[in-house]
Amino acid sequence: MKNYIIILAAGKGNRLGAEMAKQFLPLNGKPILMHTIDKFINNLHHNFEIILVLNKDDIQIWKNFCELFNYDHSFRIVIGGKERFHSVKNALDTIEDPHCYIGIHDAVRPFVSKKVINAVFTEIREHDAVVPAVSMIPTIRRINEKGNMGMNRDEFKVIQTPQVFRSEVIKKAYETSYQSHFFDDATVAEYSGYTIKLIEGNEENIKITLPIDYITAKALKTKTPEYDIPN
Ligand SMILES: Nc1ccn([C@@H]2O[C@H](COP(=O)(O)OP(=O)(O)OP(=O)(O)O)[C@@H](O)[C@H]2O)c(=O)n1
Ligand SMILES: C[C@](O)(CO)[C@H](O)COP(=O)(O)O
Repeated sequence: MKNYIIILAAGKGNRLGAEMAKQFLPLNGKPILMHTIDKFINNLHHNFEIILVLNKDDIQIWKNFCELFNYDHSFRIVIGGKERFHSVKNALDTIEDPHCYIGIHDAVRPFVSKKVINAVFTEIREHDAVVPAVSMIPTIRRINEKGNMGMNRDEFKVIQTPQVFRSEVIKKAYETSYQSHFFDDATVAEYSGYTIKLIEGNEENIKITLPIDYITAKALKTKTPEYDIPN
């Protein structure tokens, strides 16, 4: 079956607060978004298609970067929506293939490993929804109106992307309307009654969200295991 990979790059990056959306910031000489797309191009070898979701105001910026870096891959480009949910929905609406696997990945997670990419697209053959996750490292407390309470971190997992679904599952799940507790695609699928299979993610697969994450990303760039990123 064919694999689709939706790369979500229509956010504004408000929490990082840079002059341009964070997916276009440089990392080892080229935009973060290109590193992320290249992870899939270099690690999925047949029968896949990348769908790139961009903010309508960023399309020209992306075209300019492609020209600057002679980046001549062609993708289906979809215009993003107000929330991440709407961006995913817009991309799903363009997939007509009734039986395929659909991976959804944040553009700002350029350090996803080859092992995780292969694992999610292998495991989906046996499940409705497959999501990478890593252990919760910090010590956590739950707060409420009465005070706070220590929690057992072993009962929690930190969720990553790519999140991969059977097409019937994710298309059906996204027929619902947006709700603020839809934190990711797994919560949307779960809301429709589907069970989520967790697999081990890779620790470096951080989401670049805050300025400190960008600093971490610049440090991590030399440690990506699969290949040396060309300058
Ligand atoms: N309407 C949106 C919002 C987010 N995203 C994408 O979803 C991923 C994860 O979202 P997040 O880190 O929250 O990105 P931003 O929305 O850009 O960040 P912020 O919330 O700080 O503005 C990012 O790759 C982002 O580009 C998207 O495609 N469409
Ligand atoms: C989908 C996600 O990356 C899973 O970790 C995350 O939930 C999306 O980003 P946000 O920071 O919650 O907006």
